[in-house]
Amino acid sequence: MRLGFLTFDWTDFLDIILVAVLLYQVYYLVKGSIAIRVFLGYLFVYVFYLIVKGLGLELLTAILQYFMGVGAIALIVIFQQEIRRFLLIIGKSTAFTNSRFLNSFLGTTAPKFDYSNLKIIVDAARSIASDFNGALLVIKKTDDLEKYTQTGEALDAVISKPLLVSLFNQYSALHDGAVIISEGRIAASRCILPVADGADVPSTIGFRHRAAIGMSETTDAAVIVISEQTGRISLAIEGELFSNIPASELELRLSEYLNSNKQKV
Ligand SMILES: Nc1ncnc2c1ncn2[C@@H]1O[C@H](COP(=O)(O)OP(=O)(O)OP(=O)(O)O)[C@@H](O)[C@H]1O
Repeated sequence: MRLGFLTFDWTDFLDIILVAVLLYQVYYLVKGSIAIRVFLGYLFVYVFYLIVKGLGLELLTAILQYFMGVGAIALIVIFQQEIRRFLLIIGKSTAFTNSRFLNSFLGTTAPKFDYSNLKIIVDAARSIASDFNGALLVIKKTDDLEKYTQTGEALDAVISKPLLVSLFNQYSALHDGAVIISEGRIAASRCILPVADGADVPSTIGFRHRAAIGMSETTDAAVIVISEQTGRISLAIEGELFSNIPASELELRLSEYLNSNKQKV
């Protein structure tokens, strides 16, 4: 197909659509953050470089080319969080990685979560909330949580309501940070979780809740967060915080999520 002096075929259309989708995804990831200015600045220099190159100004082209090369490395450093999120989205959303066959091949199929343990955890959450003690409870799905477990005190204890309640008692030496539950055991307490700092996180949200969102963004774990101030129970799953949910609903949501193989973006 001819369009003025340009010739187009279907691969050019595909190329334009894919570039548009890519640019939109990059824009979506950086919008609202300081990174958008860097992104636009780099885009501006790139367009300028193309014009200079088209005009045949060789010296300026060479300087800009060098600048773009160094700039690309600087961009990777500046955008490391965004790049990570972008790759995670791709990795989690492709039908390929959601396929049952591949999951079982990679060993990432969610093992069935013991229902009695879930009941104990939800019961404990209810009790902690009614005492107005703050809590962060991470429940492993398939992703390895060892890195986070190592930041706290190793426990490797049987899941029990009295233990969970006393761990989050404000007078307990282990009440700070998060408890991680992995493979049907309380793996550790006082663990430090990654904090969500994206522009989409409301500024009114405190650090406990940010840590819950951050952990659920970084891994596929489910995170129960209990507010010390309000006694409200919330649940963070895959970067989304479901606030103030009743204990009965908590149990249902957890069991649905932990026993499903589907990974939502
Ligand atoms: N990155 C983190 N990893 C683990 N625990 C954290 C992290 N950040 C904060 N916390 C926990 O959250 C507590 C502070 O909570 P903060 O009051 O800032 O948050 P909040 O979301 O407003 O919660 P609350 O409603 O309970 O006050 C800390 O004492 C600590 O136990």
